[in-house]
Amino acid sequence: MITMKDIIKEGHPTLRLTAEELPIPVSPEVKQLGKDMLTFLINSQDPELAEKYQLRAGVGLAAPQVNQSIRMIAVHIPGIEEGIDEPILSTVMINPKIVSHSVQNACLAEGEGCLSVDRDVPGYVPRHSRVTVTYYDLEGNKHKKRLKNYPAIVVQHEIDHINGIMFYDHINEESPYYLEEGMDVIS
Ligand SMILES: O=CN(O)C[C@@H](CC1CCCC1)C(=O)N1NCCC[C@H]1C(=O)Nc1ccccn1
Ligand code: NI
Repeated sequence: MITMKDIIKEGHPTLRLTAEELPIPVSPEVKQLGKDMLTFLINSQDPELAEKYQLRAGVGLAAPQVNQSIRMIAVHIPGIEEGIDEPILSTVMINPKIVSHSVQNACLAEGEGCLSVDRDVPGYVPRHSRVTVTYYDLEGNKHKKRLKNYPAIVVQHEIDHINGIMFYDHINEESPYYLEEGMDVIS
C-alpha cells in the first residue's frame, strides 16, 4: 500500500518532468498502481486508517508524486455534506487532457497545498473555473467529463503534476492575493 514515505517531496527532479503518455490499454503494473493511488486517497480520508498509517488526507494524487513519471492521476473528492458516502468524484484518469475550458478563472479561497510540499505557500492559485477533460479509465474506456468548482480545481492541480508544474508556480509573486477581474473565489 502507498504511504507517506512513497510520496516524493519538492526538490525531487521527477516533480519537474513532463510525464510520458501511457499506451492504452495499460499494463497490469500500471493498473495496480492506479488502484493503489486511489486506495491511498480513500485510506487517507478515513480517520482511523489515516491515524494508523500516519497519512495526510488527500483528495488527489498524481503518479509523479510516487516517482512514476507517467500520465496517470487519481482523485477522490468526498461528498460535501457530513456522512454522505457518495464521493463527488472518485476515479483514476489515464492520459487526462483538458480539451476546453472557461475564460473565467477560479481559485480556492484558502489557497492550495500539496502532499509533496511540506510548507505553507500562501496565495491564490488561479485556475480555469470550468474544464472539459478527456481521459481513459483503468479498463481502457475513454471518458469526457465537464467539471466546475472544486472538482475542476483538484483535477487541474493533478494534471499540473504530470506536466511538472507545482501549485505555487501560479501564485502572483508581487501580490499573492491579487484577484484578477471576474475571478471566482471558491470556499
Ligand atoms: O497532488 C495532489 N496533492 O498534492 C494532494 C492535494 C490536492 C489538492 C490541493 C488543492 C487542490 C487539490 C491535497 O489533497 N491536499 N493538499 C495538501 C494538504 C491538504 C490536502 C487536502 O486538500 N486534503 C483534503 C481536502 C478535502 C478533503 C479531504 N482532504
Ligand atoms: Ni499536489
